Amino acid sequence: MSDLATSLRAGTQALGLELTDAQHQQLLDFLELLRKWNKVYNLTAVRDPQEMLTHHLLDSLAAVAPLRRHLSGLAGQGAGARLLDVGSGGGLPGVVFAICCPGVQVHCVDTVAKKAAFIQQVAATLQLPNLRGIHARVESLQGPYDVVSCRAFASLSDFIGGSRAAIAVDGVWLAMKGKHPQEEIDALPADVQVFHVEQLNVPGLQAERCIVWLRPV
Ligand SMILES: C[S@@+](CC[C@H](N)C(=O)[O-])C[C@H]1O[C@@H](n2cnc3c(N)ncnc32)[C@H](O)[C@@H]1O
Repeated sequence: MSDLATSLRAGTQALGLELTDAQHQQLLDFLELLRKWNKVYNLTAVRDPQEMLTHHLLDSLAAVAPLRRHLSGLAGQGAGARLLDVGSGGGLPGVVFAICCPGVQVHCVDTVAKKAAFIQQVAATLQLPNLRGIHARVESLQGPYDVVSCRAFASLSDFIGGSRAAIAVDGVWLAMKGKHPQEEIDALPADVQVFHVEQLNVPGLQAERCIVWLRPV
């Protein structure tokens, strides 16, 4: 097993994530595509594969168990649920969600055409029928999406404001953040409720991470 494969296995085990061998392989293949196409598509400033594994893959994988828990509370265990990943860039966390939650339809939206094209290429190469790249501004999307996620996108207010029209009435926002963003939470409009701020531990990353869960009210 390669060093990357070993590190990935150790990471998913530390996160307590149940993933098949095929899903582990898809995650490694995604990492390889990110590395290979990074120069062409300008997808991430992180270049070293081990660093990509920790900072991007494991960081995104840390949100999978919380997402699965949320989906399990939906009708039909969330089968057929629709998720929009806003400002997905190279597919983080959208591609990781599509690999780990094959029953969920994942749309990754980005304003940069080549980034959306990269997601389409990942969907074809990794044979992920539940993954789609959309070239658009999030503000132009209608939805309805059951979950709207983002990572390293914008302030909570801008994220919520931009994706308002896309979220289902009973949908939730899943915002991946670093430190508990109290100032951003304080700046939110009254028609949004933060119902949980969930701390995350990313294996191999000594940094604060959390998910801010929100819903329209
Ligand atoms: C800092 S990158 C984050 C990429 C990825 N989520 C990650 O964690 O690596 C932010 C992305 O948001 C995209 N973006 C900015 N404004 C947007 C908008 N209004 N609608 C959709 N995408 C947008 C940018 O093109 C960029 O790819």
